[in-house]
Amino acid sequence: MAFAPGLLAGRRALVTGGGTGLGRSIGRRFLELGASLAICGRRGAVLDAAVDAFRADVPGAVVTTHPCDIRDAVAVEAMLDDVWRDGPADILVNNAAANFLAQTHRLSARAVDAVLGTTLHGAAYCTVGCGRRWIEAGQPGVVLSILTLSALQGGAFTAPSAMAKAGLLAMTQSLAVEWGPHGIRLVAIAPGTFPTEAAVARLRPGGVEHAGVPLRRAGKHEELTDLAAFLVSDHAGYVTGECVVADGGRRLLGGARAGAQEMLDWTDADWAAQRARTPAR
Ligand SMILES: CCC/C=C/C(=O)SCCNC(=O)CCNC(=O)[C@H](O)C(C)(C)COP(=O)([O-])OP(=O)([O-])OC[C@H]1O[C@@H](n2cnc3c(N)ncnc32)[C@H](O)[C@@H]1OP(=O)([O-])[O-]
Ligand SMILES: NC(=O)C1=CN([C@@H]2O[C@H](COP(=O)(O)OP(=O)(O)OC[C@H]3O[C@@H](n4cnc5c(N)ncnc54)[C@H](OP(=O)(O)O)[C@@H]3O)[C@@H](O)[C@H]2O)C=CC1
Repeated sequence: MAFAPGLLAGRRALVTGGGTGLGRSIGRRFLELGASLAICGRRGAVLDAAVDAFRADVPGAVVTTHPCDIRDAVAVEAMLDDVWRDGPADILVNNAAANFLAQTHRLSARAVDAVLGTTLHGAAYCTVGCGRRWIEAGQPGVVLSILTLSALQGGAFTAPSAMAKAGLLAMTQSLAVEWGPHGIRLVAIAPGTFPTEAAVARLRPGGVEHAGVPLRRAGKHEELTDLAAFLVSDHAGYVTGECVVADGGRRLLGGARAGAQEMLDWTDADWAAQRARTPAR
């Protein structure tokens, strides 16, 4: 999809989890299209490395970094104050998330909280904090939340993630109505598989396979980032409360997470091996 180079000129986007993976790809695309960028994540060094790469790829890129654990509501407020000090953001991308494969009946309360705390509560804190600032200032804004297919159809062996992402879909639909009169749009994307280091290491024990995908391949990052750019741009100015699925047709061909059928028959030893090979963060 070819966009005018200045599609997002004059806009400022906050991308949570913008130092790695899809968040980093979305941030880079927004910079290429003329936006300025604020990125947050827990690891300052990861954010700094992303900024170096952005500046190498996009000459003149304006990016600020804001280390923050979005599970902490007080830290999120401080992070948003910090972002706003350089001028208001007018786009929020709820991209940061936590997820791992596990048998749900074996999850500890802390394990459930680790996923819900980041994926649902963290995104809610960021959204409410941005929305309040936009409404108080009388300015419009856009919230784009990155969901997963499991928000729409459940996700065996990633139940807390599915619950959290379904909650974000409900947030998108609820606030599209409540905040519509303020000129604030909320939109979402439910991606299928877009290979990232984290998704492959955590969620694809058998590697990325395309058996369940009618288009017979994984998504390319640019296919997600161009969709994201379109949805936050004025070209989608009358779209709100919607979730766009970008999954190569997987949902319509059974849709279950890759490997879920095999996982139904995994032994305790298989689960222990999966746990051992899941990165700590
Ligand atoms: C295909 C679908 C598409 C979706 C893609 C994505 O979402 S990609 C995005 C994916 N990207 C990411 O996920 C990146 C961010 N993810 C992370 O930082 C970590 O994975 C985190 C979510 C565990 C949080 O880390 P943290 O330092 O805050 O937490 P901690 O280490 O202190 O653990 C807290 C509790 O969780 C427990 N526990 C941990 N692992 C497992 C497991 N495999 N199994 C079972 N339980 C597990 C651990 O034992 C502890 O409970 P305990 O023993 O005290 O009762
Ligand atoms: N890749 C894929 O195939 C798919 C991805 N998605 C979604 O896309 C998004 C990005 O995933 P992906 O790029 O693959 O994975 P990553 O793990 O690379 O991205 C997650 C990002 O969130 C940050 N993060 C995690 N926990 C916190 C926290 N508590 N506070 C602040 N930041 C945090 C991480 O940085 P740090 O660790 O430094 O905090 C990291 O930058 C997620 O919402 C995921 O659910 C959905 C479907 C498929």
